Amino acid sequence: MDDTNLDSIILKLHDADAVKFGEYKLKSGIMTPIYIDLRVLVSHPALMNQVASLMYQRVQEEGLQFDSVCGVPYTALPLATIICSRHELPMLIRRKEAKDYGTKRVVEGLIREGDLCLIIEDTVTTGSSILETAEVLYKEGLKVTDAIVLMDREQGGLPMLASQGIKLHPIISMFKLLNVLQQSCVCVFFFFFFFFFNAPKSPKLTSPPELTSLRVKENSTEPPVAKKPCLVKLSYAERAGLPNVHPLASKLLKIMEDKKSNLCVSADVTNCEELLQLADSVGPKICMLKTHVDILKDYTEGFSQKLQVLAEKHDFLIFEDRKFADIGNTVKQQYEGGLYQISSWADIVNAHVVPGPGVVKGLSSVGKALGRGCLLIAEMSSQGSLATGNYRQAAVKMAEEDSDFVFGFICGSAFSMRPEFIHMTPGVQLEAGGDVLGQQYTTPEEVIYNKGSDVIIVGRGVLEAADRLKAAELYRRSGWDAYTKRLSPNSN
Ligand SMILES: O=c1ccn([C@@H]2O[C@H](COP(=O)(O)O)[C@@H](O)[C@H]2O)c(=O)[nH]1
Repeated sequence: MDDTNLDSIILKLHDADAVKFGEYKLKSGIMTPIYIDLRVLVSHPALMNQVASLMYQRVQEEGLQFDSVCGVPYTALPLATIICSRHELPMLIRRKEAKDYGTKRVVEGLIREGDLCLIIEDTVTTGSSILETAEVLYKEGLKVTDAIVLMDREQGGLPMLASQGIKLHPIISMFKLLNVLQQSCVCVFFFFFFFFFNAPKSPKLTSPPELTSLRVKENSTEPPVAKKPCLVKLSYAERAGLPNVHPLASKLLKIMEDKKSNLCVSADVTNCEELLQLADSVGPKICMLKTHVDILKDYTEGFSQKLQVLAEKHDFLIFEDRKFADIGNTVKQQYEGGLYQISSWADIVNAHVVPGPGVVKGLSSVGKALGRGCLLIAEMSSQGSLATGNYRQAAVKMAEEDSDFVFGFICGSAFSMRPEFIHMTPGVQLEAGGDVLGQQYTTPEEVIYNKGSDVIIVGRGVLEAADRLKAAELYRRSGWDAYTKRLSPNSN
């Protein structure tokens, strides 16, 4: 299926008000912040035709064989009608209430015992409506093995129907819908994901979700960038407890909350003793220490062991900023072998996405079993960086595909809608500016509060200060204040 076509239909559904945000009760009793109302399609015939085409396209792609088609009443009835009329397929109509006069039939149309009927549905939550229709058809002697649905809310419908012998073929998942809307809209809060994916079966939504859906005008030349309101509204502690969070991300988020620090110091010094002294001194102020092990002129295995002891003592994670960027087989060897044996001591490494998913697979084949994690470089702080636009999207896709190993991004601002991913930003100093080699600096307030990132990575801001410990404390406080401001109910 053509993704652009699907994306454009999702946006049209949104414009037609078929995607509603608020507090709604579903047929199942589940409260939801997102309601899909495809009844509105009858007022948008062109869109209705497009949706019907999309559904039929899916029927063909799946090579489904059937003798008749039945739409689940009522919303899917016109869709089934369009499909059947266009492709001259026999249709059945299921009555919701049996007539108490005349034929008293509950299913209209030609029924032949043993015929296979394809079900068409507009939206699936638990799958109970499809099952009800299937049961009526079974009683008429028909068979049902497949159902095509436009929107799958991903709340258990697919496995439930599969357990009853019905294969569901969803066209748009809730995740896809929100992803497309997020890319097109100014903001769909991470918050939503928290409610939607982490409390899907909760019968009661305790607090209404916030949403700022300020759609960028169709012809606007402005990129759909998150404005100030689009910030992570969940605390680090809440995110640490999310069900899908990577264990290392959870550990980091807990450290951040406990130490009130979203500061990672970049220990870009060239001898081991200085690095260890730095780690011991700023250790209480940081959540993470970043290294470039290949700039150390006197590296020994003993050094990495001592660094691990300090990480334990001060409760911080070690991030080796190795920026792997080769084929899977090579990065695997670079990660576990060579002089540095990075996988044996670094909790976290990072990788460029330019080689494609193989780079993550190679690293993961070593690091996953060791409980390590990886960050993907979605953007860079250097002037003229080519990591822009679709590049960032490619990083998101790769991260989502290997989220048992990848748990975040190196980036300039938050963009992933999944609160379990952590965004980390280098190029941070107390004053915006840059260096002569193209580094660009942004302030902690800008990075954490305005851009929604989670961790500030600071090198020379600390290293070149007369008092490194004092500087680290300044950055810690600045980053933490920006975070608490972002969480405050008055912040927009
Ligand atoms: O886009 C990126 C990716 C990584 N870095 C690294 O962060 C530190 C920044 O050091 P400063 O002294 O604060 O400029 C450094 O180790 C880089 O390799 C980055 O700057 N930008």
